[in-house]
Amino acid sequence: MKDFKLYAITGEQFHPGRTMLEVMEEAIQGGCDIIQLRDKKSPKREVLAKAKALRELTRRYGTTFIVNDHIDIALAVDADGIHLGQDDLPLADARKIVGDKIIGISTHAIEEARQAELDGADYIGVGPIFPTKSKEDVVAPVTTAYVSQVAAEIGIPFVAIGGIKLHNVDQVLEAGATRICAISEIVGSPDIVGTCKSFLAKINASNAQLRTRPSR
Ligand SMILES: Cc1ncc(COP(=O)(O)OP(=O)(O)O)c(N)n1
Ligand SMILES: Cc1nc(C(=O)O)sc1CCOP(=O)(O)O
Ligand SMILES: [Mg+2]
Repeated sequence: MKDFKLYAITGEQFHPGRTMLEVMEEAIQGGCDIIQLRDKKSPKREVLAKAKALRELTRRYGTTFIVNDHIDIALAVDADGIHLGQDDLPLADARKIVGDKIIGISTHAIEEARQAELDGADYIGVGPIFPTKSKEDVVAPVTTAYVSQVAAEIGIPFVAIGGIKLHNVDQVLEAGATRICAISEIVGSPDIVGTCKSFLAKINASNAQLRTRPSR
């Protein structure tokens, strides 16, 4: 998969009065290089319609497009990939269906990260780093200690997620993350482009420092 730095997930509850498409277009204009459609509430036909619209938008900008949970919708709109959690379809079965599309797997402990890497995940989610109100059945925060563990041990790309804001992202980067994912801080921002650019400035500065830092 193409490498990425800033991953934005839809969260329509955070931008009342604004359409999901205009918000996600601003996230792309701010520099997000992956967009995920996550809609846990709408009827499937509505999710499909949103996926079609986001596919069209992301294609126009050349941005990677991932669908959360729904493999059939990902295939129907020719998304670049899917994101699956620990309770979703197992990776090996999903791989049989989606072929070489991107498969991302949520992990909350190093054993899950190791398993996802062994099973052939293209990337893993690492979280929730901090408390979050964006996910209902969320597990307890894994803290930045889990980021450091994954950075030291796991070879596939990982993205940190969960409660990450501009005011606390430095801790996550300092722990070894090189890619950041957020819902509320991005889509709920009054200045989405500015927020994304600020995230990217911090990620780029930290990644540049990582490249020059002697190995720890
Ligand atoms: C990038 C990324 N990481 C983690 C998740 C969470 O996925 P999951 O555990 O399946 O939970 P839901 O998002 O389906 O509620 C994600 N969506 N994206
Ligand atoms: C969808 C999701 N998955 C998580 C995980 O840890 O797997 S945390 C999370 C919610 C992230 O939203 P926010 O940036 O608003 O905290
Ligand atoms: Mg899921």
